[in-house]
Amino acid sequence: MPINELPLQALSAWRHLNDVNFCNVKVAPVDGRGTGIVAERALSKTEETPDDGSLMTVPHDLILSSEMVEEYAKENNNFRELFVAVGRKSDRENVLLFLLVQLAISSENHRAGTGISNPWTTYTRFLPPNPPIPTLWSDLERACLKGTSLEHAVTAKLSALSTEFNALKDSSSDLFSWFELFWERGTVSSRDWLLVDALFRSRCLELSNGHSVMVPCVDMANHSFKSPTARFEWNQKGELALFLREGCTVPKGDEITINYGEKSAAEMLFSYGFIDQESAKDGLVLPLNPLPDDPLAKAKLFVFGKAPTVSISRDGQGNVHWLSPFAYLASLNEEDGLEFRVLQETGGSQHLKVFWGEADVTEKPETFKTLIQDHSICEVFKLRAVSIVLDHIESQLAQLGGGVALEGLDPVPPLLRGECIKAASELRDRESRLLESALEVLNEERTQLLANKNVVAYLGSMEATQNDDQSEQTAN
Ligand SMILES: C[S@@+](CC[C@H](N)C(=O)[O-])C[C@H]1O[C@@H](n2cnc3c(N)ncnc32)[C@H](O)[C@@H]1O
Repeated sequence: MPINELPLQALSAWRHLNDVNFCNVKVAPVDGRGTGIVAERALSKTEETPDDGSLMTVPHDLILSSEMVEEYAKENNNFRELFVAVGRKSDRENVLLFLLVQLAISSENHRAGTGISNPWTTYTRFLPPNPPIPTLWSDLERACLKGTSLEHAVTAKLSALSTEFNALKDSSSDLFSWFELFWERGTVSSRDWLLVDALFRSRCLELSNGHSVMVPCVDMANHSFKSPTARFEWNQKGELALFLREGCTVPKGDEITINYGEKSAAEMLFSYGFIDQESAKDGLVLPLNPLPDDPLAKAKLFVFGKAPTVSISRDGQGNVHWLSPFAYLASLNEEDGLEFRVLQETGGSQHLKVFWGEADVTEKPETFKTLIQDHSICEVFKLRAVSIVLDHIESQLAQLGGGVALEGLDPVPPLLRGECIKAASELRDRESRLLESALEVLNEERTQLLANKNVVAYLGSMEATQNDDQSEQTAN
C-alpha cells in the first residue's frame, strides 16, 4: 500500500500531543543510517550529574506490545472483530496485525470509518517505508546471498511470512469492513506483511522480562557496539526512558546510540539490514539434510522434531567450533543398534519411538553424541558424523565460490541497490573465511579419527568382508 509518509519535522508535534519528552536531543537524519538521535547540546553523565540523565521518556501506554494490542481490541469494535477472526496468535503476530491495520487506516487509499485511529496510526508514518531488511530485497538483490547462510534462511522466512499472510487473508475475507478495506480496494498486499515484519524485527527492543516491544522515538536510536552512549530502562514514573550511560560524554551534534547486542554478521543482516564491522561475531548456521540414500531419513527427521542444522562459530581465541546434534543421528543405522518402533496406545493413537540399544531415547534425539560414547565403535560413528558435516561444508563453500559477482557493476541495474550488494558481499567474504577454517578443523578431526585403532580395525574388517564377498562372486 502507498505509505502516507510524514516529514520528520512533524514528529515534534506528535510527541507533544502524546507526552513523549526529549531532553537536549532531537531526531534527525544521520549519514548512511537513516534517522538517528542527535545531541542538541554537549551532554555528559558523571556521578556528580544532578539529574537522572534521561534523554527521552515514553509513557507506558504508547509502548506497542501484545498486551497493548489486546487492550486496543477491547476498546475498538472494528479491530476486535478482526482480532477475534484471526484468532489467538504469537505476541509478534499480534503486533504485526496491529501495525498492518495502522498502516492501512493511515494510507492514502483509506476512507474514514474503519477503526479508531490511535497515536501509532500517525507514528507509523514516520517509519522507513523500505527498511533494508533482506526479506524486502528484490529478487536480484537476494540472488547476491547465494551460497551464504542467509540464502536458505531468507527463503524459509519468506515462505513462513507468506503462510501467515494467506491465513490472515482467509480469516478476514468474511468480515465486511475489513474485506472492503484490505482486499476489495486492494489496500493491503503481501508486501505490506513483509514490511510490518521487517519493521518489528529491526525496531523492537527486548525488555528485561524477555518481551519484545516497540517504543516510539526510542526506536530511532541506531546501534553502536563499542561505544554506545545510551541505554533504555523503566523510570520511577513507569515510563520507558532513554538514559545517557554512566561516564559518557556526547559533543553537541553527535549521534546517541544504543547497543543492539553481539550477533553474527548473518543475524545482523537478517534482522537489521546491515553488518556492524565492530561487533559482528564470526558464526553461521546452515541447514543440514539427512543423507539422500538413508532409508531411515524420514523417521530420523520426525523424531528430531526440528530443522536439522550445523552451527559454526569462532571463539574469542580464534578457535573454530562446529555443532550438529543431527549429524550424529544421521550417521547411525539399524545394524549399529538404532531402531524405530511404532507404539500403539490403547486409545488407538500411534507414536514413533526411537531406541538406541534397548533404551527409549525418543525424548532426547539431540544427545546422540553422548549416547554413542560407550559404544565399542564410538569413533567410527564420530568419523561418519565428521564426514557428513565436512561434505556439507565443502559443497557450501563451492556454492559460495561459484556465486554471483555483482560488485562493481556500473551502472548498477535497477532493483539492485549498492548497499545490498555491499552487505551481501561482506557476508560472503566473512562466511567463506569461517567455512575454510571449519574445513581445516574438520579435516584435522577426521585425520585423528582415521588413525584411531578402533577405526583402523573396523575399516580393516569392512575391507576384509568386501574382499570375501568379491572372491565369492568371482568363484561363483
Ligand atoms: C531501530 S532502527 C533505528 C532508526 C533507523 N535508523 C531509522 O531510520 O528509522 C534500526 C535500523 O537503523 C539502521 N541502523 C542502526 N544502526 C546502524 C548502524 N550502526 N549502521 C548502519 N545502519 C544502522 C538499520 O537500518 C536498522 O535496521
